This record gives sequence, C-alpha cells and structure tokens, in this order.
Amino acid sequence: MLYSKVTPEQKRATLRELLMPGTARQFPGAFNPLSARLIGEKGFDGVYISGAVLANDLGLPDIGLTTLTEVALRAGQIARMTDLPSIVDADTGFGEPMNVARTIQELENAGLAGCHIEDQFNPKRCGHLDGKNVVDLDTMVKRIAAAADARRDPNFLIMARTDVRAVDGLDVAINRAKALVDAGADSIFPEALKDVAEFEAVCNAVDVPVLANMTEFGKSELFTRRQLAEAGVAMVIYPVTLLRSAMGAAERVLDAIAEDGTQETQVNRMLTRARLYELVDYEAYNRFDTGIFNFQVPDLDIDSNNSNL
Ligand SMILES: C[C@](O)(C(=O)O)[C@H](CC(=O)O)C(=O)O
Ligand SMILES: [Mg+2]
Repeated sequence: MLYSKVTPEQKRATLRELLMPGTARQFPGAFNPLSARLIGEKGFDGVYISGAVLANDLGLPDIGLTTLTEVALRAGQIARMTDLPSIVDADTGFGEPMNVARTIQELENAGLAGCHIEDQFNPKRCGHLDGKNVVDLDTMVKRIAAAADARRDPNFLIMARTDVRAVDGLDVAINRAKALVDAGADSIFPEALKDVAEFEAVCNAVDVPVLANMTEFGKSELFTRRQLAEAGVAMVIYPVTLLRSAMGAAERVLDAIAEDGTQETQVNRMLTRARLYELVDYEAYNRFDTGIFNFQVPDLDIDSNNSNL
C-alpha cells in the first residue's frame, strides 16, 4: 500500500551490489509510477527513468527542454512506487558544474539511486540521432567531478555518459571513459556503440560497471542480455520500450473506436479491471479502511457534561 518501504539508502546499497561486470542487469524504462510497479512485479533488477520519455510524455521532443524541477519531481514519483533502485537520465546535468552539483542533491532528495550525466552540448539530441555535439573533455571532467563531490550518500551512483563515439570514434570514446572514471564516475554509459565488440572493448578498458542502451530504432542492434553479459556489460536499459508499446496500443484502440464505433474488439488485449486493481494494491486499502473504521462507537454520556455541545 502507498509507497515503497525500502529507503533510498537501501536501494542505493542494493544497486552497488547488483552492478557487477558481466551480469547485464536489466532496467526497463518506466513511463509512469504504475509501470515501475509492473517492472518490479515481473522480477527485473531496477527501473530506468528516461529523459526522452519524460519529455515525450509532456508532448515535447527530447532536446533539453525539461527542467531539473520537472525531472526530479517525476523521477521521484516513479522511484517511490517501487522497491527497486531507480536510475534517472539527468541529461547534461542542467547547466554548469555548480548546477550539476545541485542536480545531484535534488535527485538524492527525490529518492533516486543514481543518474547519468552526458557530455553533449545544449540543446542536446537523442544519442542515436546524427548531428550531436559534445563538449571538450575538460568541460565534461568538471561536470563529473562536481557531481561526485556534491553527493551526500556515497552509494548514489554517478554514471558518466559519453556520446563521443558517434562523433570521434571508439578510441576517443574509450580514452574519455577512462578520464571520466578518474574524475569520479562510478559507471560508464557509452552511447550509440556499433556492435558487441565495441561494448567488449569499453568493458575491458574500464574497471567500473558499463551500461548498454538497447533503445529501438537507434544505431545499436538490439543485442540479447546473454550477448551483452558475455561482452562484460553490467547493466542494460530499455529506455523508451514501454512508452512505445503503450502508445502503440493506444493508437490501435483509438483506430478501432473510430472505425468500428466501439472498442469491443480490443478489450481482450487490455489490462482487466481486476489486474489494474491488483497493481494498485486496492485490496490493501480496503483492509486498512476496515481496520480503522469498523469500530464500535462507545456510548457517550453527552447529556450530563456536554450540554452545550
Ligand atoms: C537513453 C536516452 O537518453 C533516453 O532519454 O532515454 C535516449 C533514448 C532514445 O532516444 O531512444 C538516447 O539518447 O539514447
Ligand atoms: Mg536521454
């Protein structure tokens, strides 16, 4: 009932234990708090909170329009609904190194287990699109150093994402990844790698957990968990998969209603009322109400002492 009873500190400690090279822990992207519950129920290791999804959910493109306040609020709403550790996409950190420091503290306050900060310029782009720009290494090192310095819980995971592979190639990406680990990054997110061999090369070059982004319609093929584990990857995200699936389903139902004048043909593909209630733990609220409100009202002698009530 209500929110997770697992504290953010416990979730962060769990995340640290989970993220071992070669385990390819799976973190599907939640598009709302309820979907985070579903992810937990299905036995996944953690929840990813995508910047693209947060922006798209507001009807906006993923080009750095969302603010720290919006991201921290929504990510916090999602994180508190699951017992799993949640990692959020903090884009470029929302400003200069001082802003990055504040971003980390706000995300800690919101109950996140970690976040990633990337080396793109603002306005940023989806990492799998052409025309991205990255800041120089020195600027990115400062972002990561500021992030690492600002955290108050040593287990809050600071992940450095580099988009440089698509701009300057794999060798530059690997050198950058190493420098970012030296600057304090606990983990590396090499964006838009070409194949499994490239993941393997990054995993071999750094001794921190490496993330693989299995986003659809992007530059990387959709490798299996086993393939990525064999390459040494610690964590796999499916950032926009649930939003794409849910919106795909919504579009099909809308078409059916418009064409047939009824949703009848689609009902068997919907989450049933019972299943929806199960996910929001309806029964627990009933039990709570019963325990609190089904009591006998004692006889009160209002006449003698409280005559003016
Ligand atoms: C991981 C990502 O940063 C996100 O915001 O989810 C995106 C995903 C996408 O646009 O498919 C990305 O830049 O890869
Ligand atoms: Mg993003």
